[in-house]
Amino acid sequence: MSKVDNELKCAVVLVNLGTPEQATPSAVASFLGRFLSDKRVVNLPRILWLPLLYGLILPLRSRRVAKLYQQIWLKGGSPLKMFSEQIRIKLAKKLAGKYEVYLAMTYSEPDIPNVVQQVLAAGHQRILLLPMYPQYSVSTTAPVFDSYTKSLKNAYNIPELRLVKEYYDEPAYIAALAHSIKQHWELTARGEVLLFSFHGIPERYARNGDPYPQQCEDTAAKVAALLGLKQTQWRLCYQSRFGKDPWVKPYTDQLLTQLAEQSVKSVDVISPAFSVDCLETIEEVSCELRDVFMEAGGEQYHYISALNDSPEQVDLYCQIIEKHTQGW
Ligand SMILES: C=CC1=C(C)c2cc3[nH]c(cc4nc(cc5[nH]c(cc1n2)c(C)c5CCC(=O)O)C(CCC(=O)O)=C4C)c(C)c3C=C
Ligand SMILES: [Fe+2]
Ligand SMILES: [Fe+2]
Repeated sequence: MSKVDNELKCAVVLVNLGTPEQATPSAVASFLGRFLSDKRVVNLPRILWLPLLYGLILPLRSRRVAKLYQQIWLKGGSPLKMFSEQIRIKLAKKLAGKYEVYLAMTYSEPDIPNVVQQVLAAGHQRILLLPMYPQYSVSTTAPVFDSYTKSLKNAYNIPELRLVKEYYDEPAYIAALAHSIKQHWELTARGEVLLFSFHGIPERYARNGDPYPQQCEDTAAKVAALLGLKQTQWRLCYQSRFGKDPWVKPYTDQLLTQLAEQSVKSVDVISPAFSVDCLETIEEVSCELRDVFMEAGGEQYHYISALNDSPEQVDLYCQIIEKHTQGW
């Protein structure tokens, strides 16, 4: 390798989904409009979907969902953005002098095209794109790649790219989840069943080749094995259904009801698809789904938080970065 090659500057770009700028109906509508109009996320014919989205879904849903965001909003903004930024800051500190660390969002600011422009302006010629999704899905990781390539459409000299497609089976990720569960069990009474509740996707996406459900199964089985759990002590399920199509099953709400009806009184719930806590975990998993379990006869429901900016998560990302930048 020549001296010049050795001196190529490398940027790490963390990418998360995006989130509203404010907990208001108009800010929520603007975020949901960007997100749900992406064909990778909702792949219905545009001529049918866009009038429905802009004419009916956004006006109704934004008002309702803004109220939910208001309940989880932090002083500095949306939890998803705050936790993601904390991870960026901690990584930047750890990797100072070696890599510069940026944070981009697929469907809100700072968006991928803006961050890529910043990265180029800073003279980086190597980019490690690190979507903060442990499991690959056509609806999350693929749009990161789309937006990245689109943002360089007019560039004459494109930087070298590496993409972390997934890290669902990375030993440090499995160990971090197991550690977080064990830590929870040291602090509170252990539930009879541990639920791995992943964000769902439409069944059709899985049939068309999205490997997401297999990767979720692999993550959950590996964590359960590391914890030494028997088959009866853990279950996998999917939450956050959207729309009328069937989504991958079992659905978390239905499974919680079934468990309660089978006289399971206590559960611990973890959501390993979310690298950081957000609306879907703080409101849906830890509140809405708790109500489902309690109303069906459950007595103790504990949500185990996402890895967020814990030392285990920061170490995990450091290891992923080291692994994927070898030879750079
Ligand atoms: C067709 C719709 C959706 C698919 C497919 C989907 C996949 C998917 N999403 C995440 C992660 C997150 N989703 C979040 C919110 C959210 N997701 C959808 C719809 C789909 N998601 C909607 C409509 C919303 C907004 C809330 C609502 O209106 O109900 C979030 C949280 C964002 C935040 O601001 O906190 C995350 C994170 C994954 C991992 C995934 C597929 C694997
Ligand atoms: Fe989602
Ligand atoms: Fe618990």
